[in-house]
Amino acid sequence: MENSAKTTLKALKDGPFEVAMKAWASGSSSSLVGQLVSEAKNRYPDEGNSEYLAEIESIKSMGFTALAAASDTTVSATTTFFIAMSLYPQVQKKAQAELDRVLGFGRLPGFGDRTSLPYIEAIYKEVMRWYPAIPIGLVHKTTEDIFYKGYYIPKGSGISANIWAMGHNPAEHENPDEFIPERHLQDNGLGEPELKSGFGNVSNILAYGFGRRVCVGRYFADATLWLTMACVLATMNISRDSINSTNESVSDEDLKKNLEDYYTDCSLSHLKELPGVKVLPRLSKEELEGLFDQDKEI
Ligand code: HEM
Repeated sequence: MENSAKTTLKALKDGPFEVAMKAWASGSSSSLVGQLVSEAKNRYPDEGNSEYLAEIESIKSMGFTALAAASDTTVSATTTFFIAMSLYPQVQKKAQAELDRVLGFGRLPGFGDRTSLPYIEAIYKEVMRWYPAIPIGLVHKTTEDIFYKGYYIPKGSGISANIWAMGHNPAEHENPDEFIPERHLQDNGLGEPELKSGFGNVSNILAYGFGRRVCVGRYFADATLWLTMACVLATMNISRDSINSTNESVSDEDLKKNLEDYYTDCSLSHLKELPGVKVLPRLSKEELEGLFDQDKEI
């Protein structure tokens, strides 16, 4: 068991490292891993040197950690977004109306538009609250005895923060199981929606954890997820047929009620399938090609 875990870990570290080094050597892509290895080579002309080998191991571990921490979490949040849009068509319509009003026709949303799109921001925040990718966070170990609110927590205890419960506390979130982006908005006094907690304020998104070991990739994830959601909503219509992957009929209401059954039951919560979800272009082929050809920085 221990050996097979070691072999798997080694494969997970070596495989992506080799792909990155190959791409770097061929000049086909930039790579932080490739750059760090080449700097290490310059510092240690003898590649048998133990310090050089230790540095290469650290670079591999850094690459592996970033890949492992970034990929499943981002995929989890993205698929949650798709299921939410398929189950709440009125939310999708409202988001698309905001995008159309702000962008006009023929332009994809970019980061420069973010503060003009409060409803899109509210959808992103709601995805992170509704189904956090790591519902009970990562386990931390106490390094000393602690007394907290009458509880004695001995040194060496494992502690998890229940992110799910915090985001589903009915005292703070009315109808917590419902996907309601409006809960993140308030009236700005002029009859327009404004965000309660500001734009791009990742620190108050509980799904990224908190404290000293808060997710280090949160700014990267925040940008990736926001842009994905904004661009998908600008260009696609997400809907669902009431048929799941085994051809059973599952109504929207049943799916909402039993959504948990469609997620994996482990520390990282993943949708096992997107039951009946359909994604179709909002625009014609010509209109879409025009958008992707546009020569603009995002
Ligand atoms: C939906 C996206 C993401 C979510 C929900 C998420 C969530 C989390 C959470 C809950 C933790 C544990 C915090 C704790 O221990 O209290 C964590 C740690 C971490 N995340 Fe993320 N993450 C996401 C994306 C990313 C990305 C894109 C990267 C890298 C590019 C990344 C890198 C890391 C790393 C390296 C740690 C460990 C930090 C440490 O232990 O000091 N994450 N993340």
